[in-house]
Amino acid sequence: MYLIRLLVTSSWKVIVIAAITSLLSGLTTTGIIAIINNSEVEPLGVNKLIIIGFISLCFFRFISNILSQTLLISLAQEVILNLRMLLSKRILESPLPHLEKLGNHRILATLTDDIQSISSVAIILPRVCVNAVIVISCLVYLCWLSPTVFLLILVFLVIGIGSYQLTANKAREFLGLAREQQDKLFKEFRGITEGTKELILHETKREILLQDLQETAQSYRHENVVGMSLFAVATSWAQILFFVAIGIVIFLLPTLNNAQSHVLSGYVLTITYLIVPLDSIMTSLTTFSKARVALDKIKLLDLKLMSADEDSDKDRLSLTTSNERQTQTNSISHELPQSEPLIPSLQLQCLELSHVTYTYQNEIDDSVFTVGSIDLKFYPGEIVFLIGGNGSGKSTLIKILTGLYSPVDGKILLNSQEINAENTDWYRQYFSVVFFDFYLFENWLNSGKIISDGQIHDYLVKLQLDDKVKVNNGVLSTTTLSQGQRKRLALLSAYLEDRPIYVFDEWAADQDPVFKNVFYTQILPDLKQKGKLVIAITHDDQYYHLSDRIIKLNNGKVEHEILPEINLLLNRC
Ligand SMILES: Nc1ncnc2c1ncn2[C@@H]1O[C@H](COP(=O)(O)OP(=O)(O)OP(=O)(O)O)[C@@H](O)[C@H]1O
Repeated sequence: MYLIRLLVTSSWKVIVIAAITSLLSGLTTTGIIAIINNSEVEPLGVNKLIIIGFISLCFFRFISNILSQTLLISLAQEVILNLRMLLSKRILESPLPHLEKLGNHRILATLTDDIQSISSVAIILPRVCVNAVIVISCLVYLCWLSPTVFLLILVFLVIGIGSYQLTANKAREFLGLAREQQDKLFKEFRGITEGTKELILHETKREILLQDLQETAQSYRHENVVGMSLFAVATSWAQILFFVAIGIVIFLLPTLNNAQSHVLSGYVLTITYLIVPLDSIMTSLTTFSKARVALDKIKLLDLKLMSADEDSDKDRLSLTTSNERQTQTNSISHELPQSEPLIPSLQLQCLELSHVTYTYQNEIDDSVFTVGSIDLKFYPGEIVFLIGGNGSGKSTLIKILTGLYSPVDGKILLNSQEINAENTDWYRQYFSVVFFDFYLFENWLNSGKIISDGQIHDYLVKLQLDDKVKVNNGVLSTTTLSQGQRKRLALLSAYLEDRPIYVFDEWAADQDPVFKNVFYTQILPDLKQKGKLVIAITHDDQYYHLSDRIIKLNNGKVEHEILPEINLLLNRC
């Protein structure tokens, strides 16, 4: 099981100590029961050794129990932390088309609910471990008291566990179905959070969404109720089997083998003591099943949670202590990284797409949309406009160009070096991109560079944002601005990255005429003058003349290229 593997690999030393202390805790508990048992035969006052033994066992039980619980709790929290980090890392390592296919709702459901389900296991795991040790040591003690009673209990335990499993498997199926409904719920929740304005304005749309939501929520409730009820049936059945076993020991066994009353009370006391931890283990199995459903779901997302290269993660995770990681996590959110090793030291000479194609497969109607085959070359100090109608493939081409999509055919060459799986991440560091649906990271404005707040303020003045936004240690005072203003901040963020290639996806679309003019007549020429390659998707035909080249796409193909200075550029790579 992933969780157990993760647990074992992340902190085996803590596990060994926790296991020893759990064992001690369980053994001392059984020892206490044994002493109480014996006290019926030999009064406590008579044998001082027994009293000392009893007090010592109580003391050891107290210490070992606290130790094992705290160690296992810290271990469980370590697992949660590792799992959170691992999942987030895996998501960010997954190819973009795969994540797009999954959809944000599924990823969100996993990052929130699935991790929560798995975390629940990690939280109850310490109790389960201690209880398991108590059960095992009680069984061993029972075997020592009477092998017959032990065998009887064992037979009932096997029947109980077997029948529990059968019902639990069915219950798990229902929990799996409930989990499917949860994905749908998250999709509908996204409709509520992202389409709030439309829903408030439109009564019919609102009613349809609420109706869909109700249907999904009802299915979710139904599958969960059936699944959990089946678990309740399985647990109750296993418990009652155990009571039947006690009944046999109390009422039937004495008539069969004439057991003495003090021996009998020993069995009953031990068996009675077994009930609580066993019951607790049985109840915990529901949580384990939920976690298994969550892990199955994560597996289905194909995030390669335990892929071949996981070892490096585990090494990294186990080499850093939780405190160190805490410090790292805090510093990520509040400080700026001092260096960015992936930033290329080489300058751009030429970027080439050679017979590049990319195909979307529509899974519903099996239709395909192909971008390419595309042959293009780009050079530093160029301003290239990418134009074309809606759906002509501009954004797709940008994703191929920036290394977010891998071409299904053809190749990308940077300074004549072919881009492949090994160097894609390095290649991507050449780009600063402001996507149409950009995301503004408010505290990473200065990422990878050490630029003073004063310099950033100067840029804010140029972007006419200085009266709205202040900057302190590279962190913006606010990002609650208009869409156009937020886009200016995204531009500033890209600008500060100072990479060789700038890509803008309809950046100017929501700018006012004055600032649109600033963008085309000042910002783009400024980047060009700095030797940057600028590729901009645009529909602003009044500024087309300011580009060095215009590439027009139609239905995924380059329809034509307007190349005023192409003859000068042709032999540059
Ligand atoms: N994630 C996707 N899955 C399947 N098909 C897609 C996906 N994204 C885009 N497409 C298809 O690819 C075509 C090109 O889309 P793309 O976003 O590249 O166009 P565009 O030129 O940027 O359009 P616009 O100007 O409207 O932004 C679309 O017609 C669409 O059918």
